[in-house]
Amino acid sequence: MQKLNIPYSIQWNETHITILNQQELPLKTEFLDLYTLEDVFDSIVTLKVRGAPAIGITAAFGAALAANALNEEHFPVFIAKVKESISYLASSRPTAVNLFWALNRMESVLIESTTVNEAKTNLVHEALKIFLEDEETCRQIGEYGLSLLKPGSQVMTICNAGGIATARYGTALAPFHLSIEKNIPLKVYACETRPVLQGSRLTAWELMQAGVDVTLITDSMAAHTIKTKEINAIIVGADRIAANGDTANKVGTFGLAVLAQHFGIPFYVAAPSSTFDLTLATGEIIPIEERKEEEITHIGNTRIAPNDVAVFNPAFDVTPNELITAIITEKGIIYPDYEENIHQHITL
Ligand SMILES: CSC[C@H]1O[C@H](OP(=O)(O)O)[C@H](O)[C@@H]1O
Repeated sequence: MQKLNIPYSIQWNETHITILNQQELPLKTEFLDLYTLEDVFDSIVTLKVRGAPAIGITAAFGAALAANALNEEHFPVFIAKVKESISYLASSRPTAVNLFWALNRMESVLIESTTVNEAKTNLVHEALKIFLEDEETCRQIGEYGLSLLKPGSQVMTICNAGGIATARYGTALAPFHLSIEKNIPLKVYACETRPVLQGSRLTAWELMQAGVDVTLITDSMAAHTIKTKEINAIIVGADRIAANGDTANKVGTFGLAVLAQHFGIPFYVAAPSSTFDLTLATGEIIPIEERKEEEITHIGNTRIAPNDVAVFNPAFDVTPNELITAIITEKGIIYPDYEENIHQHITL
């Protein structure tokens, strides 16, 4: 496979944001320049940029871009207009709490500023801080995740919680990127992740680029693969983790957690502290995004289902905390009792 030295999947360029267009991978490596608030909103809604941390980072840069574009000298009016832009970006996708966490940081910086020019500068600096913090956060998640995986382990994952879903390294995939740096043998089995195929299009591509031993399977092969290939563990990302550890992640994750319990193997969630939503006592009330039916009825432009068939297309599901062996963050590893240990861990 041709190895491309991909820089970051998101880059700030003062007048625009450059993103790796994840909808075109793996067949085309295309970078897009986002100049307007609408460009940024569209890139998130259409999954050109996706993955909880990456969504937050891109939205933060989008807020800074929108503020820079305003020719408004009256500060109270400027604040009101930037807040409108932030609300607009917040409406792009409902499940990943990182989007709202990042935008809340931007709004805090906005209202703490005293002039238009100071606010514009501070917003760019805050967005860059969010980006740079995420890179170090993901590396730490990789270190803690790696500590749980014996050399030679065979690990299953779903969707893409990789470097392109974050500033760098990823969350669930961070241990595998670090395993290459540290020359630790690990093998990944990646579920293709219907309907948008983040596993086949993105995780297989990203891990092959990094030199990680990866095998692609369909989602329906997970149980048979765990049994016949003697999978040692499952590790997944997250989009929102409730105060009791219930975790929203790509649809199909819940099923893998049930399989992990059935086969008696550990099921790990890897996520930064910014993915926890302590305002939610349980995962029952995590908003689950439902996406357009064409994602299921078509592959590309080819229809694969009858016209007018009824479709249910939830993009996420919620794994109950009792199925989760441990949650890996940049601060360490959280074990049950999650209600008690999450609050202590996150507010460290
Ligand atoms: C590192 S978080 C990645 C997380 O986001 C993905 O969802 P989507 O591709 O729809 O943005 C999936 O749930 C991953 O686990």
